[in-house]
Amino acid sequence: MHVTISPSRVSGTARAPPSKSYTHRAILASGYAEEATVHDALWSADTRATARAVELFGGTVTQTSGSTLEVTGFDGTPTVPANVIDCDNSGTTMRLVTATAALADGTTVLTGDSSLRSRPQGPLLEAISHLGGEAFSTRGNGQAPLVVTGPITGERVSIPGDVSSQYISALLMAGAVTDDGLRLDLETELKSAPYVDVTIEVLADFGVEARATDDGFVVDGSQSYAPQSGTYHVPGDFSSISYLAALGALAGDESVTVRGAQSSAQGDTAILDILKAMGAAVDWDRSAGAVTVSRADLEGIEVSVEDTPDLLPTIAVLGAAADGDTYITNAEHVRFKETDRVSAMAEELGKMGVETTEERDSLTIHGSESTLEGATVDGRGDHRIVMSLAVAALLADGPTTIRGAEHVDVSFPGFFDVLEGLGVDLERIESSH
Ligand SMILES: O=C(O)C1=C[C@@H](OP(=O)(O)O)[C@@H](O)[C@H](O)C1
Ligand SMILES: C=C(OP(=O)(O)O)C(=O)O
Repeated sequence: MHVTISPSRVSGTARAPPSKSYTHRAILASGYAEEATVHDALWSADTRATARAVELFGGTVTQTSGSTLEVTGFDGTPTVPANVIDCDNSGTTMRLVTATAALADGTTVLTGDSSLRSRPQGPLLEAISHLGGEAFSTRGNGQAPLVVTGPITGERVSIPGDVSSQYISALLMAGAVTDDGLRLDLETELKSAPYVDVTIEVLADFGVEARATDDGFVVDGSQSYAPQSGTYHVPGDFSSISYLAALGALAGDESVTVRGAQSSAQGDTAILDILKAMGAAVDWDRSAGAVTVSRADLEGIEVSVEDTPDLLPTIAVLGAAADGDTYITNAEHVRFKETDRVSAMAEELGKMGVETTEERDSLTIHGSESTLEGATVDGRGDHRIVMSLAVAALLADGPTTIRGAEHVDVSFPGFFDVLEGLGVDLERIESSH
């Protein structure tokens, strides 16, 4: 599907979708448990991939209403899957589930779409091999397809922290049901650190303790997963909120209010401070879980995305509309996502008349030297590129067509309906590719 968006003003209230990161963990933690009910779950392309994996390990995941999932788990002991696990486009699924596979007494094969088969898995495979399992990439390049044979037995392993925090989340989740637990020593500084906090928070809600140490993280073994009173509630997704908040700051007629903005460990709540630093008026009523953002003239700032890689596309669009330069630093790990998002944003915004300077670990957006022109842009098969370009399109001087817009299904299935509800003038064009 392509979507053509005409410049529009927006106002009103929208509901944020549930957090993708929390939903993945809640589904898998329920899989590690005997059973659990997950409320307010995100049912999207990526979280369905985690649900399929839980089923292949011997559990069941049943959607009993739009956002309620009843899960029967494999109770700490995954069976050897009867089929290849297709993680589709989801890095979180592949990393979390690779570590689950390392607990099974046999061999699991994991694959994904062409984007996922180009993303780095080597450090996790090496960790599993070091812990007494066998794990390799069929092409020997650290990328899926992956073949993992368990069970792991070791207790201590070192791992880099600057490629993906998901390796650490994965090993902590699996480590809790090993006999002796796992101690993870970081070989480098940790990027995307708040996502490990999200993992530790979900584990705690399932009665499992994991903690930071001076050198990394540790989880004791022989623990059991069970959420309090058998249920778990997923908070709203702040990465998704970032697009709606940006809409309010850039194209708000009066203001945009986003509901479902509960407090949680998500690092991407930083979008609110970033908007404020750029000059927007932002009000976050935490008890109501509502964020209100009003339109303002924005100023460029310097911002590190070390902890918040998924915000880079949103910040790049804010920078395109701001006065002065927006300097996005510590961005190297943003190149290892569904696409190389540093290059993708530079190139796609470039088609709309935005001037940028790209370096290995930074992206500078020259807002003052940029105009936003209507253009045909490519969503790059990447949900965040599509959603951020949709925000940019509202400010352009004519219609913008985003190709491959259906990829929003990965994290925000109703994205274009929500935009229409806020007043965006858009047209969906079905296409075969
Ligand atoms: O654990 C998670 O839920 C995620 C961790 C981050 O990835 P990295 O840790 O690979 O940077 C983030 O980019 C991704 O969207 C979700
Ligand atoms: C990178 C992302 O997810 P994943 O790593 O799960 O593919 C994302 O949602 O931006």
